[in-house]
This record gives sequence, C-alpha cells and structure tokens, in this order.
Amino acid sequence: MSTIKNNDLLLDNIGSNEKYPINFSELEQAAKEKLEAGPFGYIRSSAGGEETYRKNSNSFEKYSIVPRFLTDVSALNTEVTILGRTYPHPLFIAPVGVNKIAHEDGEIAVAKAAAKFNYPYIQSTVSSYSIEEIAEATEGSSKWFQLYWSQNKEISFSMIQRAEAAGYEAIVLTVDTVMLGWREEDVRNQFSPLKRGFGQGNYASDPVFMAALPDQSKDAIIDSMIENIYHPTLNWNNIEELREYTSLPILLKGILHPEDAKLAIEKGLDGIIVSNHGGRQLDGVIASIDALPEIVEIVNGKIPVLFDSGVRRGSDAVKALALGATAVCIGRPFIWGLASGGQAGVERVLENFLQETNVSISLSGARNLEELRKLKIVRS
Ligand SMILES: Cc1cc2nc3c(=O)[nH]c(=O)nc-3n(C[C@H](O)[C@H](O)[C@H](O)COP(=O)(O)O)c2cc1C
Ligand SMILES: O=C(O)C(=O)c1ccccc1
Repeated sequence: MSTIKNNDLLLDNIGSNEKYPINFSELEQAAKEKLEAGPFGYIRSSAGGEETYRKNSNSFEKYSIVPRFLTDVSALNTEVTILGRTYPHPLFIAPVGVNKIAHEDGEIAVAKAAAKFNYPYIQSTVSSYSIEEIAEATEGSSKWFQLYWSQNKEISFSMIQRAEAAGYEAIVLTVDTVMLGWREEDVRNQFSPLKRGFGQGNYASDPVFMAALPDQSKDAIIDSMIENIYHPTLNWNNIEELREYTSLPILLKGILHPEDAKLAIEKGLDGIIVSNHGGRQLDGVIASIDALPEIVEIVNGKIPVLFDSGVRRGSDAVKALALGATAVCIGRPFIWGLASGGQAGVERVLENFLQETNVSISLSGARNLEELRKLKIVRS
C-alpha cells in the first residue's frame, strides 16, 4: 500500500520553469524536429490509409468514466499480480524494435528509464541492442522477451534460450506480423530500417543465426533477417512447439477476436495482449479498445489480458483497466520521449504517465485495481 501525494509532481513541473513537450502531439512534434523524415515517418505512420491508427486513439473518447466520490482515496494500491509476480503498477513498455532510429542510446535508454519507474520492459526481437546488453544495463528489473517467429525455428529457440539465461520472465509471441503491413509512408520516404541495417542486436549476436548465414557479410545479415522475419506459415502447431520448448510463460500479442482468445486458453497459453500493433499491420481492423470488452468477457479471468494501441495518456490507461485489462502497454509516447530527449526524455514521459494514471484512478474513486474494474463505464 502506498500513500501518494498526487499533486507534488504537478506542482514540481509547474515550478521548474523548463520548457518541454508534455502531451502526445507536443512530444511527436519535438521528435519530428530531431529526426529525419525516414525514421520519423517509420515510427509515426501505420498501415494503409491509417484508418485504424486514427480509430485507436479516437475510440477512447467513446468511453466515459462514471466516478464515485467520498471513498477516502488517501491510500492507493496499484499492485497487480501477473503470472505469479507482483508488479507495483499496471503499466508496461510495449515491444518496439529498431530504437536506434530514434536515438543512438536506443533500447538501453528506454530499458533504464523503465527500470527507474518500475515499468516491466518487453524487449523486441528486432532491438538495436541484444538481450544480454539490455540485461546487463538493467540488472534486477523485470523484462519480458517479444518473439518474432523465425522461418528457421532454431533461431527462435536460440533467442528464447538466451532470454531464459538472462532472467527474462515471459515470452510474448507476436501473431499479427507474419509479414509487414502495407506502409505507404515508408515507400514515400524510401526508408526500411531493416534494409538500412537497424535492429540487428539479437541477430548478429546469435550463434545459430550467424552459423546459418551463407557468409558473414553485412548484406547477408540483412537479407537473412528479412527472410526470417517473414513467416506466413505461423499456425497453432508452432504454438505447441513453443510450449514444449520453454517453461517460461507465453503470451500472444495481437489478439483481436474473442474466438482467438478462447483458443489461446484452450491451447494452454498463459496470457494475451489485445493489440492491433498501433494500426501498423492490417488497416481497417477494429480499434483495440473496442475489441477489449468482449475478449475480457470470454476470458473471464482465466488468463491475464494485457492491452495496447492508441494509449496516449494516463486516463486512457485507466479506461482500459476499467474495461478489464490486467495491464496496459505504452508504445509511441515513450519513443517520442526517446527521440526528443534520450533517456531523460523517456523518464519524463514515463513519470508523468504514471502520475497521471495514479491521479486518474484516485479521482475515479477507486483505491485499487479491483475497485477500478468495478467502476461504471458508459459508451456513447
Ligand atoms: C516503431 C515501432 C516499432 C514496433 N516494433 C514492434 C516489434 O518489434 N514487435 C512488436 O510486437 N510490436 C512492435 N510494435 C508495436 C507495439 O508493440 C505496440 O503494439 C504499438 O506501438 C501500440 O500502438 P501505439 O504506439 O499507437 O500505442 C512497434 C511499434 C512501433 C511504433
Ligand atoms: O514496425 C513494426 O511495427 C515492427 O513490428 C517491426 C518489424 C520488423 C522490424 C522492425 C519493426
């Protein structure tokens, strides 16, 4: 149980006289001023006509919190237990690859900032830094490993083994990216991070991946990464193989259909992440927040249901939690923090995000996440 002094951070911020980006669009603008068109466009944009991208954040406005008052909110407990571990609050870092396109310090800066504010860090397969480098920089903090299934499954198994050895707590298999979505901004900017040699942290350091290369040239690494990331054959049999290979908990990321959530439970998966990849995969799919309630209902507490896509501020996270998400993953906001201010930029985003979440929970009248889930939410 923690007693929070909600207003301290707000008043500190006001008293600092510093100018810095605060909300999402200011952060995005600050990043735009720092980055070249290619990297900026890669991070900002999404698939097709970006219908889903727009829907993701706009859809939060359809849900309204109906708060309770006079509940004595002096002590707030945001602890959440997921897969046998208790985390101090329900905010996670979503897996985002190729962070060096935003800032030279890349994932190391993000993972350190995450550790400082107790956000479990979900590391992407296509990180600029390796599992071991990130583990060394952030000893003792909670980390999960996101897996892009490799065409050559021995590469996937090797990366899982490395994540296990480095003390990672879970595997997150992303199921919505068997190939990249149709991203017009990248064509316009002629920018592919993989083709430019980004995102090699886990590959160039992997003995199985390196041994399978035709030669050890830079081009061979790039070509083989692209070949391996494309994995359209992915199916439920692979899930069984994965289940047999590792004793770590496995979560599926990218679930939008209640029947897939049900199958995940039947197949013995340990959790799911409701997500549409920030609108970057199939354009026209349901907003992630609209997919959440039915999935929460069908899962009925059997496994944790994490959530991402379109979360821009603390009150969005509170809506997702009130609609039944076990925890919420932050995506683009932290990358904009990274691009605009390195580790300090990420820290500011994460600290303010956490504080806004806590203030919002308290002002809703809830004193813990269980009470938050019982809160009335109306849809317009
Ligand atoms: C630049 C970028 C790279 C991403 N890389 C990955 C990745 O490597 N693996 C993955 O599962 N999701 C990846 N995602 C998706 C995020 O995990 C998350 O689902 C998405 O950012 C949520 O949408 P939001 O940022 O609009 O909130 C990436 C997203 C962005 C913006
Ligand atoms: O861009 C993405 O959304 C993503 O998941 C990815 C895939 C391959 C390389 C880098 C990022």
